[in-house]
Amino acid sequence: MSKVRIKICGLTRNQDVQVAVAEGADALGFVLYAPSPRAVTAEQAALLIKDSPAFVTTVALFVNESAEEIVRALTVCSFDLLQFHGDETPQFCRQFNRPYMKAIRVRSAEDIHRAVQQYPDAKALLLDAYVENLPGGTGQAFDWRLIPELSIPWVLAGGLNANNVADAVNQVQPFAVDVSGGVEASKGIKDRQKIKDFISEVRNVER
Ligand SMILES: O=C(O)c1ccccc1N[C@@H]1O[C@H](COP(=O)(O)O)[C@@H](O)[C@H]1O
Repeated sequence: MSKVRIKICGLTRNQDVQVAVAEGADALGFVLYAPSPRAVTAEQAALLIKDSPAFVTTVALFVNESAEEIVRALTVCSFDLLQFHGDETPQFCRQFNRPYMKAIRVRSAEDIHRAVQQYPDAKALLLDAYVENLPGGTGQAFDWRLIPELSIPWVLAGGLNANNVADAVNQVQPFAVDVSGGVEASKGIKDRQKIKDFISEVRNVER
């Protein structure tokens, strides 16, 4: 099995960024969506990633944000990748000349097939649980059996934690896994041991 990338999302504190990097996370996610309990501003994210090493991808998560605000955020903080978690169209996602990932809240295999057609230039699709009226970060998993064979890289998200991530990776073999709530002590506050356990579960499956 090839290496499964690991993204730790919803980082709000410097010490949590350092732990994620030290434990071997491949990507760090920052929620630029004010209603989220994990929200940070672009200015805060810039401070948080100031000392993050090269070869660790920094990701900005937006939910139906205006183009003007995204452009502003990108002038404040040089994120490597954009994650769109709302109803953004492909035209909207691609206008920033930055690699992007589109999150899909999965209810059926058809949702995923449609997204593959719709977002051909996305670097990856992120598959998350569908929970009515909530864009993401719900801590809910979805039925992984809905995931078809896909021709583009995809990221498994939604309700992952150290207890289920090995099963998930074994069952569906994603390009990457993304976790937020499953490695938290409370919303927005990460737990060192949970991050460590999560990453080691993924790495153990790969052996
Ligand atoms: O984390 C949030 O608060 C959030 C808010 C709005 C959209 C997405 C959000 N988080 C992303 O949701 C998935 C799953 O999170 P969880 O592991 O189930 O808590 C993940 O990609 C988060 O980055």
